[in-house]
Amino acid sequence: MYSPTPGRFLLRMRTPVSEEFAGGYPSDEEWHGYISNSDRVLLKTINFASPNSAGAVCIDPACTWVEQWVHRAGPREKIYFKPEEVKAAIVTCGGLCPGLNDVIRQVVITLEIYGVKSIVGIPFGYRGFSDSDLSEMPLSRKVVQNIHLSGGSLLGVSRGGPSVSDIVDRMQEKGINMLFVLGGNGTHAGANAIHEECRNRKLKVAVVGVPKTIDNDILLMDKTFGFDTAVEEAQRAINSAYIEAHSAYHGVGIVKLMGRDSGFIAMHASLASGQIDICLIPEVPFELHGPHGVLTHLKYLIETKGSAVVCVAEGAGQNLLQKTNAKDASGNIVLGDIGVHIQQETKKYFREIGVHADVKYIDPTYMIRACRANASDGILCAVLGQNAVHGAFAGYSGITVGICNNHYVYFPIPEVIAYPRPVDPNSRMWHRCLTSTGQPDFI
Ligand SMILES: Nc1ncnc2c1ncn2[C@@H]1O[C@H](COP(=O)(O)OP(=O)(O)OP(=O)(O)O)[C@@H](O)[C@H]1O
Ligand SMILES: O=P(O)(O)OC[C@H]1O[C@](O)(CO)[C@@H](O)[C@@H]1O
Ligand SMILES: [Mg+2]
Repeated sequence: MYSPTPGRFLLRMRTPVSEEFAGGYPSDEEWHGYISNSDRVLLKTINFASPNSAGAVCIDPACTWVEQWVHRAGPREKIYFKPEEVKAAIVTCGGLCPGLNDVIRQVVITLEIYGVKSIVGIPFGYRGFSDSDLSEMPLSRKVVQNIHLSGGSLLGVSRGGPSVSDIVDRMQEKGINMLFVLGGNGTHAGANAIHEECRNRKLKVAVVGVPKTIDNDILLMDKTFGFDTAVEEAQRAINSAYIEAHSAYHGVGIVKLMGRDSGFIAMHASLASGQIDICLIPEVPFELHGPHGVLTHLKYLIETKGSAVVCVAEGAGQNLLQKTNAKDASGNIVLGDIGVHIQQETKKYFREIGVHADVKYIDPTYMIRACRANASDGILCAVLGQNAVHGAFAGYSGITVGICNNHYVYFPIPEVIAYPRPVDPNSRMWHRCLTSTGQPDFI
């Protein structure tokens, strides 16, 4: 629809003062290092022999192999925006996540290398588009240079906010033609709706997402940024629970970790720690009471090894709690507190059977996400932030960046948010977790 111009993202640079290469390297070099629009990354890499193989996802009983590809991310030789005509905006929505500042920083730095002069941050999520007392924040390399050294978001975050049509109205008023949206499932649903609305209004706007969630619940990706850091932070809580339980007579440690719909944090934190005896996640139903229940197994553990540690994801066992019907500003269901419930039921159970138990409960809540990204997330954020900008200049909109089979790719947003990505109870990783904890089925 729009005619492309040669890319201005210089893969090799000289200091501008060097007269010889004042305009960068000569463009007729054979090596250029750009990504071809035809480069593809394989979505699924395992050819499953049958649906019975662990973690198999098959389209038919014969598990016929179908190649599925996604576009490779990175800088293109031809770009679809003139940098001097770009006004880029960045917005961070939903809950906090380690690495938000790292991504903001890389988006700004990369935009500047393309030659974009007008870069702003929208304060406090989508809300920043509508609240008249919130003004956009000018961003530059100088402003963002050190922001990755602390957690949180330089721009602030929020849930809820204005309608999509109001957001696009404000974007038109402000002349924003590139929007970088950092958020989870909800934020991406919003980003895709903004993209559609811009298309309906025939606006030349690129809307590009960067999936942000410690829960790791975005489909098709190896992992989302912040997840590794959250798992690492969770180790402190688990280790404390272990030490408390291990040092007490008949000690029981219980740790609740975030994970609204998916148990990835609980599963990985349990596996990483090697200190968990029982891991409970939303995807795997369990009973507390009865001969196969969690409490019977806790009694067995107390009798056989003297102490036990339980790790439970916040979304687990919601069927055991009373529903409240309450919702947050974004429409997410407010969950019942499964951690407190297990703590109370454990105390009651051991009291009733006349066995001493010293129950200690730890809920690190926001401590696992209100922290600075670790080194591995720092790198992931850097690559995703840079690729988001390359994607916008390549002329994509309604896409999000991600890592797939260790390669960086662009996904169409609807494909990755169709539903929250769950832990597959038939996957090798869940089986590995069960091998590590040694827990039985609780149903
Ligand atoms: N279906 C939707 N359409 C348009 N906007 C949405 C939709 N769902 C959520 N949003 C908006 O996206 C923003 C963030 O949503 P939400 O609070 O669910 O966080 P999230 O992006 O899912 O991140 P987290 O992983 O922290 O929950 C909110 O401002 C909300 O109004
Ligand atoms: O209290 P807040 O900010 O709504 O965030 C809590 C939610 O954020 C998440 O970590 C997702 O980012 C969920 O696991 C959790 O339910
Ligand atoms: Mg969400």
